[in-house]
Amino acid sequence: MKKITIAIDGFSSCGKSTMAKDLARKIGYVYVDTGAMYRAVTLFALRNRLFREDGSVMAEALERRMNEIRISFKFNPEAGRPDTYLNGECVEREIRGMEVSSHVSPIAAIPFVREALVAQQQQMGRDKGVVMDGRDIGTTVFPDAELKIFVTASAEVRARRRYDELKAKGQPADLAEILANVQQRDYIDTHRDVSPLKKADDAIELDNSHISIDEQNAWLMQQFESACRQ
Ligand SMILES: Nc1ncnc2c1ncn2[C@@H]1O[C@H](COP(=O)(O)OP(=O)(O)OP(=O)(O)O)[C@@H](O)[C@H]1O
Ligand SMILES: Nc1ccn([C@@H]2O[C@H](COP(=O)(O)O)[C@@H](O)[C@H]2O)c(=O)n1
Repeated sequence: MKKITIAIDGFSSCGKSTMAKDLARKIGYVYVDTGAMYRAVTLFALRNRLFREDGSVMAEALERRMNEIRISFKFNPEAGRPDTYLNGECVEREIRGMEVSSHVSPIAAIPFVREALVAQQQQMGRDKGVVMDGRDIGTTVFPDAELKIFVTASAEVRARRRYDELKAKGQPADLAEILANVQQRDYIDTHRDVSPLKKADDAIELDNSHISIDEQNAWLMQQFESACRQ
């Protein structure tokens, strides 16, 4: 069967990767978590002290060092998803923590960062057969994707899900802090100049505030089957 490109965009913590990963596994496509790439650049900047006290980025210094950043993915069979590597080191756990989450959106708003990561993402999806999730996949990375999904849910629902996930993993979590982070990232992501988060005109919208993971996975599979018939 002819392979297609599937773009899944939406707000932070709304379930994009949960549904993207499940579909990719079932249909044998490659899954790419583009948020992990912005998170890896953020971790590099944190480790190299490229943030000022006020949280702004030392953009010129980061630009000079972009060629020191190599991001790769390796499938982790236990987790059932690819782990993210920064310069050969698995950073999967570190990039999901609150420190990276609270610094990532200013990094993702920098034009040269987006240019570099978008080029890598386009390369990863050049042969199609890819399910890619992020904020600008259907608008900028693959504007010609055959299937585009835009996922939404209320900020309160998304924060609660992330809180439950961290608690289940035995990690420290503060619901108010998570909600504030989700709202702050939504604001920066939708208001930046370059590739702001927005629904592509031809994307299908899913509000999953009140549907289960199984229901959304089944819904996505139907959308995939329908896109393949066209
Ligand atoms: N329909 C749903 N009902 C309940 N929980 C859900 C649903 N979809 C996803 N979740 C849970 O919500 C949390 C966030 O999901 P996920 O990590 O897939 O979001 P995301 O959009 O990829 O987040 P990010 O923007 O950080 O990459 C996870 O704990 C996941 O299990
Ligand atoms: N295509 C993308 C993907 C992500 N971002 C930015 O990275 C942050 C982290 O992404 P998660 O999917 O892991 O939540 C996100 O808040 C965006 O700032 C992006 O700009 N474009």
